[in-house]
Amino acid sequence: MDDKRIAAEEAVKYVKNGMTVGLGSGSTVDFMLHALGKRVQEGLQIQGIPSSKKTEKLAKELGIPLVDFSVTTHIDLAIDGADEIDPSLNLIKGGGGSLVREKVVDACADELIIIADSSKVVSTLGRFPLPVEVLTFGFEVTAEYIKKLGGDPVLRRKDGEVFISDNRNYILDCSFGHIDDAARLHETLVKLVGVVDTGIFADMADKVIVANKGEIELFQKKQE
Ligand SMILES: O=C(CO)[C@H](O)[C@H](O)COP(=O)(O)O
Repeated sequence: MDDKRIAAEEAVKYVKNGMTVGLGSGSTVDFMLHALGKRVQEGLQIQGIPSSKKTEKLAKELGIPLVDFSVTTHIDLAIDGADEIDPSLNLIKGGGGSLVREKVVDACADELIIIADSSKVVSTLGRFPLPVEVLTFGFEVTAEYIKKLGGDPVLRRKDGEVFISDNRNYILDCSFGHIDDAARLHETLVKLVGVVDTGIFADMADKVIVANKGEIELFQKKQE
């Protein structure tokens, strides 16, 4: 079976009756939604808060009850994917372009579980170009600033068209090479004019479930 699916199905075991569940985005999360939808059909009572329009659509098709932040701002558990995961469980996310909403959903969860196959585990972040969501207005200016920081920004395109996020913004994919201090890079980037947020999720994940050739590996945040 696909390792993404194996990790996703393992994570769904952590969902309990009555929970409000943050629903991440991406192909690994899609497997999770199918497994969660099955449990809902079997009687599990939960409500989900989706982190993208794509996730919202699939969750609805699978019969997962949804709420939004006008109903509750408390999330018991969020389950999301990642593009890179380092040994301290810092992440790069946003390969699917949903990083801003994912960060809002993941940040207000009591617990964040990341699901991935083993290809996402790296010793240092940065092989995957860092997605940075920026305002369309003056994005060229923002790109210049990112260039000065050594980021080599590329305006994301999909199917030949400039990619537009769910928030009607652009994504700049920025290759910084190896990122030694992810939190610091994020802090620097979010201060630039036009930057909405970055795909660095530093110190947010509580658990990472990785499937490697069918075997589950569980990584947990170190307690301070
Ligand atoms: O951050 C994300 C979307 O913005 C995804 O979680 C990330 O890109 C992983 O995707 P996949 O599960 O398809 O490999």
